[in-house]
Amino acid sequence: MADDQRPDLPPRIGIDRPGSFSRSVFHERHPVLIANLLADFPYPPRIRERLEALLDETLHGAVPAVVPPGPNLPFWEAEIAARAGTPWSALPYLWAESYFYRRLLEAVEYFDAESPWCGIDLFAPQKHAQLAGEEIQADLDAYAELAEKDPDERRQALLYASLWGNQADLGFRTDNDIAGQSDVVVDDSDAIWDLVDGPGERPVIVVADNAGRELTADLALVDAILETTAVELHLKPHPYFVSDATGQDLLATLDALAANANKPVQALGQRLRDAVRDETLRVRTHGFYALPSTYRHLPPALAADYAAAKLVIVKGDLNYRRLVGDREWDPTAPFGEVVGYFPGEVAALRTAKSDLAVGVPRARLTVLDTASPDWRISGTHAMIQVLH
Ligand SMILES: O=P(O)(O)OC[C@H]1O[C@](O)(CO)[C@@H](O)[C@@H]1O
Repeated sequence: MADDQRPDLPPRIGIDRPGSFSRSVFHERHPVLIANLLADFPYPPRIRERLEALLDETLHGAVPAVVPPGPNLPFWEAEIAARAGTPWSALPYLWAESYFYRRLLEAVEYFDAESPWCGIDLFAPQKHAQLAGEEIQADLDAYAELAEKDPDERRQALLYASLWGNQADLGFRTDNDIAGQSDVVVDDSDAIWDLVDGPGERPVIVVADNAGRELTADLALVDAILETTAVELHLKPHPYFVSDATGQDLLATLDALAANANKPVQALGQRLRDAVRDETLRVRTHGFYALPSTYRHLPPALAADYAAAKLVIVKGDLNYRRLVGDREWDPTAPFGEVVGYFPGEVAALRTAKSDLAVGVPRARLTVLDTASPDWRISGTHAMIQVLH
């Protein structure tokens, strides 16, 4: 089982504490999420009933002994054997959320080869709406204007765009207005560029998070890094958390770039398409990216790839939780100490959307907690943290 029982680490974040953010995800966000799915798709009664039963189970029930279908079955068989009968309210947050999304895929028959709903991305309507939206057009207009800038300024602007692109997580929007961008609480940007510009042919690995505005911004950053070194883009193997980027989303994004009226955007799309074709941009996925285990429990092959990379950039809040460990860390605990186990150089880029934070200087923390008490969950504050 994941690193649940480690006495040397702080307690795991749970979903039972009244008033906690993690509890609100289950009690407030998930009902909206299910309602959105029921509105987006003409699901037949059996799927509608399953979705409603799943929601009810997560709020009032326990983990059943049945293993939900899909890839990584041996992993889930072991996990379910250990957790069957546990009330949802007693589950660790990271595990519970990951399992919830696996059960969601089961409910909509995503892995059922005999179902017409097999392989249909349950979040596609929301993703497509964002890809066709006005905000992304504004992002791309801004991208086109960057062509005039000095190269260093340009790539730093693209790093920030990728960072703040994480704010556009569609799951986050189920019950939030779009939050303003406020503050980069920790900014290790220089360390990122030092590592990217470092000697050698080794690739930079970018572990993507959401489709839509975030993936678009990530691809613009990837294109800038490709000027220096090869890149691997790691995507989710299948839909997972709301709006998580898959191979299908990559293709849809490349098409959207190619169809954009801005010439520099079209050129970006073409460069990326060429890079995928000649594998200077390798696109990969791994079953690990859809599991509740943390990066402390990396499959050996992925750990070896990370160790061989110049830098691994992990995007988004969920990846942050998996990297740091979804635990009640002291926010002033040094990032380098907490993620020191990582097999290579790693950078985390996230807007803060869950209770977890590490590496925040104490004086800064005091100001944040006083001036913006919800800074950890509002998505208005961001972090660029590097282990090097
Ligand atoms: O898309 P991101 O940045 O990984 O954020 C996902 C976040 O949204 C939540 O699922 C809450 O809705 C968090 O639990 C999670 O950390």
